[in-house]
Amino acid sequence: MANIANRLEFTKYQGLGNDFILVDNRHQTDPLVTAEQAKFVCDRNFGVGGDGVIFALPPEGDVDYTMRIFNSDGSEPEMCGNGIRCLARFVAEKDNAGPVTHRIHTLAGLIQPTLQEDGQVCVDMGAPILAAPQIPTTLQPTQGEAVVQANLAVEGREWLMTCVSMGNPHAVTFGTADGQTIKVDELDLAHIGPKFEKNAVFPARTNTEFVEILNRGHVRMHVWERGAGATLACGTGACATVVAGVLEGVLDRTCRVDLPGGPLMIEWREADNHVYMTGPALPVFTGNMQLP
Ligand SMILES: N[C@@H](CCC[C@H](N)C(=O)O)C(=O)O
Repeated sequence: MANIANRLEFTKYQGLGNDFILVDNRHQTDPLVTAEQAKFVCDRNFGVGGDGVIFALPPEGDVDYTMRIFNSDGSEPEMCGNGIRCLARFVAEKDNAGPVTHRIHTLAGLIQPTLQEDGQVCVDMGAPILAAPQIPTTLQPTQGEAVVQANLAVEGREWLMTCVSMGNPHAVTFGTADGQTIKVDELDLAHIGPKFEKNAVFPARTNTEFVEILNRGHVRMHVWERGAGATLACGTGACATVVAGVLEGVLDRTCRVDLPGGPLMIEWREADNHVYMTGPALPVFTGNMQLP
């Protein structure tokens, strides 16, 4: 419960350093924080500090509850992989529930995290969307409806982009058309990231994953997120990376993705076409803050 005299009660969580302010909003359908206020709450100097604000809202349809999220720039994405692991633990702890599967409605449809005995959270992230108009991107499809290794000119280089939606849009690159592979430590993300995020070929902007392959089952990935910039991890981005790697024929369906904040295990299961993500979600502190 929250918002006595405009004070917001929250718990801060992080999943591999991707950090969120979580709000138990299950008593009313309107989020207790507006998009404009979310920018202030996420500010690392003037607010709590975080990559986004996430709400547990009343259920819509045959689910346990609904998730909504604002990025730190106030925009509203459809899904957040690290965030939904944090949300499942947050709600389970509020309700004193044990290991259990949650059915959560999101703007990307039904997402189902399972709290495991070992403390990790395994999330059924649903099926990836590959058709260009639904991602959305205006890059021309190269494999059926899918955009796989399409050329995109950014900063004088032709990057090979594979586009995947996990409910939210992702553009994944393993290298450039002249055969240069990505070395994640050499990237100037703050400089090149926005040039992908706001590129005209991505009408809803995009998250961008830069991926260095260690072997077919292990990669390093750095991300520039739509609406949040460089973050320490991106769950939907790790899922999109493995889907893109399989489509390009360079990764196995089960793959470890090392992010700056730590590893995620990803499986794109052939049996049901769903992507499964396993990783941690940890509380940092509980507090309350004055909303502007
Ligand atoms: N960090 C998240 C993704 C959050 C949303 C993203 N910035 C967007 O706008 O699509 C994750 O872990 O998936």
